[in-house]
Amino acid sequence: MRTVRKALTIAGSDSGGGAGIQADLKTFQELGVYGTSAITAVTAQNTLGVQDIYPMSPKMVAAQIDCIGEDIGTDALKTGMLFSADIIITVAERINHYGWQAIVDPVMIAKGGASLLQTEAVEAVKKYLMPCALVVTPNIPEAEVLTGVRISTEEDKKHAAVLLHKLGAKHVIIKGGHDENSHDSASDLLYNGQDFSYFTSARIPTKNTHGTGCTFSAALTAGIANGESVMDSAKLAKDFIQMAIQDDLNIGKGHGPTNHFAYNHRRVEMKNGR
Ligand SMILES: Nc1ncnc2c1ncn2[C@@H]1O[C@H](COP(=O)(O)OP(=O)(O)O)[C@@H](O)[C@H]1O
Ligand SMILES: Cc1ncc(COP(=O)(O)O)c(N)n1
Repeated sequence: MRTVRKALTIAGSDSGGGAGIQADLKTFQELGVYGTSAITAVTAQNTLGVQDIYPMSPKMVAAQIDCIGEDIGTDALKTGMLFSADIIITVAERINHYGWQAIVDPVMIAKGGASLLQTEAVEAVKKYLMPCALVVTPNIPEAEVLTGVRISTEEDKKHAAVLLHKLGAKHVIIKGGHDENSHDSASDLLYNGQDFSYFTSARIPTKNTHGTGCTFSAALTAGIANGESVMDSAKLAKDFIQMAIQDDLNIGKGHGPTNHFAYNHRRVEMKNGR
């Protein structure tokens, strides 16, 4: 009998398959981790944008999490789109009940501009979710909203990371996809409460970046589920997303998804000496 590590995603559904629950489960699968899910909201979404949102009741979100907590268990979990303060409070309460720690991706606005978090829910992210975070993974606009720091220099980014750590997250990764100063590279900053480290790759010129943040945090979660350190999991996540963006798929008419197969395809090619 084989045993397998498990990871839970608590996030929104993306009917287009590029972000949210779908991106998370595909990433878990590619990294050899058994994926489970609790859906917080259903979005009618494709590469052209979010067409509609139907949030689940907090009771239904809790029921899904309890189905995992009381039977299957999990080695790591991530949160994505949580939509409302009520859902955030419920999720934080269930995470604390099971004594879990979360990878918190504080999803706020979809690439197409739709709001995936109600404005009045930002305070709930800070108060209830950040203390549950083993790692929080904001992009630059999300880090600005959570800290009130306008990020235009590396020093601003470090200052924001320190403030996010003070809110209770044990590790902070500020992702650099939106960095307007960086034309050639995409650099993510990790802060562990003591030291800063960078994970840097070549910036790939593409419009197909739908779901990059979800995929990155899911790969990070899979690394943690497999017993790796935060540092090694961040490196894995950066490699995974780099290959997924680089080897892009031609799907849809708008901002297409990344290629979740690319990391394993590349590994097979390297094994075969190609
Ligand atoms: N054009 C790009 N080329 C290479 N890496 C990128 C690119 N855009 C984003 N990334 C990487 O994808 C991940 C997600 O970043 P980001 O786009 O900032 O998050 P989000 O999807 O939450 O807005 C990070 O690891 C970032 O460095
Ligand atoms: C259900 C859901 N969750 C998260 C995102 C963010 O992904 P992106 O920032 O790439 O649009 C999304 N678009 N939809």
